[in-house]
Amino acid sequence: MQVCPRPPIIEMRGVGKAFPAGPIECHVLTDIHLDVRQGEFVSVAGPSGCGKTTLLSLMGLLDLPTSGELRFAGQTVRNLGRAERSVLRNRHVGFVFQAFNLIDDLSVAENVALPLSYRGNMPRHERGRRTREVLECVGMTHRMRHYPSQLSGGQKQRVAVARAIVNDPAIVLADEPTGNLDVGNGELVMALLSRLHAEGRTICMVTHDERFGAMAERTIRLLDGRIVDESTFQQRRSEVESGLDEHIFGDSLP
Ligand SMILES: Nc1ncnc2c1ncn2[C@@H]1O[C@H](COP(=O)(O)OP(=O)(O)OP(=O)(O)O)[C@@H](O)[C@H]1O
Repeated sequence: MQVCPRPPIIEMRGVGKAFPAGPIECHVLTDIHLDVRQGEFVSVAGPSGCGKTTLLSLMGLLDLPTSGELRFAGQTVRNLGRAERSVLRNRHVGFVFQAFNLIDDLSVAENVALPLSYRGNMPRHERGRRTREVLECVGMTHRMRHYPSQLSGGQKQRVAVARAIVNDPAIVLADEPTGNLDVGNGELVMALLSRLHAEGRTICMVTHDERFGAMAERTIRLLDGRIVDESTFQQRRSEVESGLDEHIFGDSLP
């Protein structure tokens, strides 16, 4: 039986991104060809400054490519105005940042409900129900009325994850989501992202942490703005297993 591949949410064909740098242009991304399919968990790795955040910004429609073709949920992004991109982004993309990016003057519940307020048609009681539901999902209902300054880093990131999924987005983009957390809290946030993925969500995560990156189904490596390597979870596992075989059995295997 042939399995139909899941449709892509993100399609990049020869995408490039350059920023003006005085009289010249600084090419940050070059000739990126990449599909992210519905329900995939992709991690993006690479040294500092290689363009990981820039790539995520393009995926999340925060910025536009300067060359090539980017399609989001089947729509060519080049043809969309700023307002249309903003509607698409608010509807279909959830962001999780290294620095949490919660609003200090708003309570936990208000922070999480914020993306819903841009959807004018949602009744107040429904917003409250949805906010509680996602806070339950990250185990933070007991802190609903607290403010970000009253939370630990791990708790802030759990609230940020709740905010990212409150609109039931097609894709969650996480930029170094464990970068400001200790190991234990990092693992908690990763367990949360893995659970979201197991529930069918699409996740694309930038991380420096090889261990967390390896939890993704597919890892993309960037170097100087180009994709230089791609490996799937299965490939990485069989590499580890063949390494183990070599270690244990040496050359005696056929
Ligand atoms: N708005 C901008 N204007 C000019 N240059 C930019 C802009 N945004 C990013 N850059 C440059 O693009 C390059 C890649 O930046 P980016 O943040 O994407 O890298 P990164 O791989 O995420 O790095 P890190 O791991 O350190 O966060 C850097 O040299 C950066 O200075």
